[in-house]
Amino acid sequence: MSNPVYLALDLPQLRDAQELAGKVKAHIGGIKLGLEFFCAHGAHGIHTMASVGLPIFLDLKLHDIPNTVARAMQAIHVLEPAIVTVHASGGRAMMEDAKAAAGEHTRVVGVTTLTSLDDRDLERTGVSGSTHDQVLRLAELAQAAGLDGIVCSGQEVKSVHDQWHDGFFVVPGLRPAGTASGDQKRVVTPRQARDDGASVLVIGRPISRAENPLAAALEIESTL
Ligand SMILES: O=c1ccn([C@@H]2O[C@H](COP(=O)(O)O)[C@@H](O)[C@H]2O)c(=O)[nH]1
Repeated sequence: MSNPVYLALDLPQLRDAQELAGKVKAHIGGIKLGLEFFCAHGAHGIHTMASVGLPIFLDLKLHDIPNTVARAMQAIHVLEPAIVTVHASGGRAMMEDAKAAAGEHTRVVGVTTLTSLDDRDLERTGVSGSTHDQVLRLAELAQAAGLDGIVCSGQEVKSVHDQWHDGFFVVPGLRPAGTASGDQKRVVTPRQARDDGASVLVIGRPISRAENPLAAALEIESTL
C-alpha cells in the first residue's frame, strides 16, 4: 500500500520547502502545495517541487463562475498535478466544468466544509444544520457533478465513505495524539482518519513545524 500522507508545504521560502521535502520524502506519499505557495512561487515553484519526485497536490480551492474555474483548470494542465481542489459550494455546474477541463490524470476533489470551522462558525455563515450534515450534502452534490471525491475532516469521512463507496477522500485537520490543534477545529489522528476511509492524509505543521521533521514523519508513518 502506498503512503497516504501528503505533506502540506505552507512555507514562504522555496528553498525551505525543497529542503524539507528532500528530508522526509522517503516517509510521505506526496506534496501538497496551497494558495500561499502558488501565489509566492507560481508555476516555477511547482516545477521545482515536482523534481523531488513525488505526486503534487495543488490545493488551490478554486471558487468562481464555471467558465473562470474551467479556464483556470486548463491553465494548470501543464503542471500535471495528481490532485486539484475546487470549492463544492461553487455549485454543480462549476464542478462539472472543472472536471471536464482537468487533465485525465488529475483527480478533482471538492472542498466541503473547512476543517477550521465548527457548527457555530458554520451557522454564522448562514448555513443551517451541522458541519456533518453540510459535508454530506456537498459530498452528494460533488458526486452528482462527477468529481473524483471530496475534502472533509476525519470526523465525517466514515459517513461520507458509507454513502460514496468508491470516492476519493482527502482529509486534513490531522493531529497525532498530544499535538496542538492550532486553528483546526474538527481534528482526528492520522490513524483514525485512515481507519475510517481516508484516501489521502494531509499533514502540515505536525511535521513542518516539528523540532525534528524527519522524526515526526517517521513517527506518523509508524502509526498507520
Ligand atoms: O478543510 C481544509 C482544507 C484544506 N486544508 C489545508 O490542509 C493543510 C493542513 O495543515 P496543518 O498544518 O496540518 O493544519 C493546510 O495547508 C490547509 O490549507 C485544511 O487544513 N482544511
